[in-house]
Amino acid sequence: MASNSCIEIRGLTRTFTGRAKTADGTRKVSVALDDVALSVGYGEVRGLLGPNGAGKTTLCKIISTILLPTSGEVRVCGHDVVSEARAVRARIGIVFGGDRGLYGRLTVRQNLQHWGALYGLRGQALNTRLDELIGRFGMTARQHDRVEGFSRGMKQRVHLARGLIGDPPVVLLDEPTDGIDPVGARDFRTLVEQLRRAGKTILITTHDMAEAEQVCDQVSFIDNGRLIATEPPSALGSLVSRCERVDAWQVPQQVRERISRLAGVRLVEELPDGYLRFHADDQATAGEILLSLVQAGVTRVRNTVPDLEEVYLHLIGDRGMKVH
Ligand SMILES: Nc1ncnc2c1ncn2[C@@H]1O[C@H](COP(=O)(O)OP(=O)(O)OP(=O)(O)O)[C@@H](O)[C@H]1O
Repeated sequence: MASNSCIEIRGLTRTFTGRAKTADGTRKVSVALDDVALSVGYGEVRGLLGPNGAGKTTLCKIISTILLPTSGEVRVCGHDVVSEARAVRARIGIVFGGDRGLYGRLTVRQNLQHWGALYGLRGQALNTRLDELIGRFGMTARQHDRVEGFSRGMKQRVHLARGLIGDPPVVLLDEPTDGIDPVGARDFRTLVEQLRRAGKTILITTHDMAEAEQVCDQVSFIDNGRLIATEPPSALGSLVSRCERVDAWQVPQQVRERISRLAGVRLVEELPDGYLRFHADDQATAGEILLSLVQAGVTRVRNTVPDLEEVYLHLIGDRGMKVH
């Protein structure tokens, strides 16, 4: 498979066979990934967005050689994840969220020493790298504390340091800000920018739409193991063909009722900022709404494009969505 992409995936399927037998004596097979094709360019920050159980973690595990594909082909920097797993591992740093992958009874420094050694770092080179990462993630004062007593945000810093220890060209971030506070989330976005400037290729899995919108060059949507769309965040609005909106300020009640009765008006919503939002089925209806508002003397009107959250809802439905 010749490719100029950093991560190249073709026809990837992964199934899991359950232990329990069904009534006819066969074992239940669940499809976690179903014929997935995905290309991520060198230096790109790609978001992988999907609800719980969509297949995001399974995909990350296959890319990072933790899990074997059932069928299909996955290459990282040109290397096959099955036949050239060592070469792939040397080029990838993986950051999981939560408690996965950390040794609670070891200190921050010991955890990182362990992972650094796995990347082939030894002696002074390892110590220098540890000092650098521990300082960078603000853990100097706590480097000799056991990880098990850490808050979620602190654990996340250890995860990030761990993922970057080998200075890999490819970084996989699986739910990196899950459960961390807004300051931690902001620091995370700064970190992604630094990594981007350093030329890293980054794949971020998340069900947090705001995060994906802010840091990614492109966002791929996955649901039920299938990749359903890939777009830059700015173009996602065009995916939603039936999503015209008109926002208006201080709309008299009778005007609101008249517009609500128009055939193409689907929904009228009160926004937190005091505007009233009219959802129309098409441009012609949006035009009619605008005309009615102007004729009624309502002048504070805005025509907005849907954000990532609405696109996500439109594509996937409201399963597993995290709303801010
Ligand atoms: N080891 C396993 N054995 C059986 N089924 C599994 C296993 N790992 C994952 N699955 C199934 O594969 C599907 C995809 O799971 P996966 O963890 O990849 O989703 P996800 O998008 O990462 O979800 P989440 O956002 O909840 O982490 C789910 O239906 C899950 O139950």
